[in-house]
Amino acid sequence: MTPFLALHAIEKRYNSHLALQLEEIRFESRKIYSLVGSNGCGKSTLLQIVALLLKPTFGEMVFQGEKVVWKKKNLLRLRQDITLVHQSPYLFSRSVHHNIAYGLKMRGTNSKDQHRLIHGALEMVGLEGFGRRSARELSGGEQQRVAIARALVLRPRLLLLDEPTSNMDRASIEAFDKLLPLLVEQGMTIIQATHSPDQPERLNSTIIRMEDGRLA
Ligand SMILES: Nc1ncnc2c1ncn2[C@@H]1O[C@H](COP(=O)(O)OP(=O)(O)OP(=O)(O)O)[C@@H](O)[C@H]1O
Repeated sequence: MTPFLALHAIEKRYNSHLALQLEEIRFESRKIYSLVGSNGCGKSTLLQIVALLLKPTFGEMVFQGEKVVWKKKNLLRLRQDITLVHQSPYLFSRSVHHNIAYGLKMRGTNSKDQHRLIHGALEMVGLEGFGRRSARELSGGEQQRVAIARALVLRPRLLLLDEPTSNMDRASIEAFDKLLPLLVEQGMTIIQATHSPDQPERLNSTIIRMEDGRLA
């Protein structure tokens, strides 16, 4: 069966530094994957490549049966199905609602649907009633949850999360642990990078261990 996403012989060099060297990784749809490994082992680099934001130096990716061709028009189309939530997300100094609506406006979603989707996403991340708050004035954990809501409204097939719980308190992490399986039920595939020692198992995720840019 064709995997949802496959990486073949991917290498990424930053100048002469070899940051990533992976032989073969296959991801099935509707599953949760956790990338684990120490600082600098290549987790964020891998997420950025999978998000089609960073071109590998060598190698091939096949996403939903289609070989990725690194041409702008092609990438823009494929990126419609993929969203990466960065570890320290950039939020505009506007309201939470404005921040989440941004991507929807870019896609031409009408304002009634924007409101419905934003309301639902804020509820999912436990930030009901935060729409009018100024995004930059929120705590680090709340900002991370706004960034997740911003990703959710776009309903990606592939959701990539770079250390999503790093700023979250215990209650938020518990809510987040319940949210991910719900998203999988709705059809999403999730790949997260995490330093949490127990969360990958709690989520029953497939663990991908990395070491010095390779699979451990
Ligand atoms: N833009 C860049 N230019 C040069 N080197 C980089 C760049 N981005 C990452 N690196 C290097 O590539 C390697 C992998 O970095 P990466 O950020 O992917 O690791 P990571 O596993 O996500 O680390 P962490 O757990 O600290 O977030 C590191 O040695 C890092 O210094």
